[in-house]
Amino acid sequence: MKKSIVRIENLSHRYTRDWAIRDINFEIDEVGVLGLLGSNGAGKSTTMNILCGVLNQTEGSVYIDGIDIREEPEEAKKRIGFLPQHAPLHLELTVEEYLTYCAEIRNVHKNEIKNAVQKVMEKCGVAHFSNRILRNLSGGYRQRVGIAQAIIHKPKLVVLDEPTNGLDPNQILEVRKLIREIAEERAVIFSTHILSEVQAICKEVKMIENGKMVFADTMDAFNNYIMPDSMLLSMDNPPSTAELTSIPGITAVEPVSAGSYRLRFRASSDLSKQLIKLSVQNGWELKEIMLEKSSLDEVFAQLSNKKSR
Ligand SMILES: Nc1ncnc2c1ncn2[C@@H]1O[C@H](COP(=O)(O)OP(=O)(O)OP(=O)(O)O)[C@@H](O)[C@H]1O
Repeated sequence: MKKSIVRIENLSHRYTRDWAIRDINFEIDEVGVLGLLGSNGAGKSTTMNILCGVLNQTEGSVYIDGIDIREEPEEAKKRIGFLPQHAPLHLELTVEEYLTYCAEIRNVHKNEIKNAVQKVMEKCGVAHFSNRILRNLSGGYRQRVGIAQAIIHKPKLVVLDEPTNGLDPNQILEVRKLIREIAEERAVIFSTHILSEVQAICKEVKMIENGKMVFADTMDAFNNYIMPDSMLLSMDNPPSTAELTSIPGITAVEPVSAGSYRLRFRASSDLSKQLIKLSVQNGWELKEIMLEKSSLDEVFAQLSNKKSR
């Protein structure tokens, strides 16, 4: 049976009157990347800050490696590395100085600090910048240093709050690769409001909307959820609506304009090939087939109206 490094039970928090998160429950496996997806203001940072012991929850419990973070915060925090949304970098220090400082405050043994800093700089691809002042690093490299400080004490759990925010496309790819590597030997949870981000990195996804968990399953299940279930079909010599409706797999046919229809179909059916064949056989003179995917906004909206699984 898989072991969990994090268990969150009935977690709720309110800053003022309204609930920022409400009744969140989940567990995280010991190894691998979990994506926490949600639009702006959904409650991702609130959840992560509580998970890392930075914020005290209003209700509910968080266990890290079986330890209640509220009852034994020091013990629990030893097992966590955290990169908050705004990385806590000391911009006047060099990369090496900063990571040495982080190793000290994370209680890395005095004799091991030099080695730990060197290793983490290599792992995060910043060793060649060891003497560079943080202020003079690009956003992508600063973020690597932010990730380095989160893993310097070899935590079992690494929490990254929107780690690719504000990076350019190349930097994003590099940081994603780094996250995948880090997750080979520990649990990583990272938040984002960008769907492609979780699709690129994660096997598991949890989605929060309006402070509630609206989806918790594998990435494959999520992808199935957003699979196209409609297509636009344009023909010069179209058949009747009744003929289209009678094709197995098609659930509805809506005329869009002359010769164009929107076909709704069951997600499992492979309809395109079949329609091309039928068009040739029956002389429909097919001009265009276009699959329509739900936009992420639609998925958010659909899931927001669903209850947590
Ligand atoms: N310090 C605070 N005081 C009052 N309300 C807050 C505070 N921090 C967050 N909130 C509110 O709590 C809700 C959840 O915010 P949170 O920052 O957790 O969302 P998020 O998913 O991380 O969004 P983003 O991606 O924009 O950071 C929002 O309605 C937000 O306005």
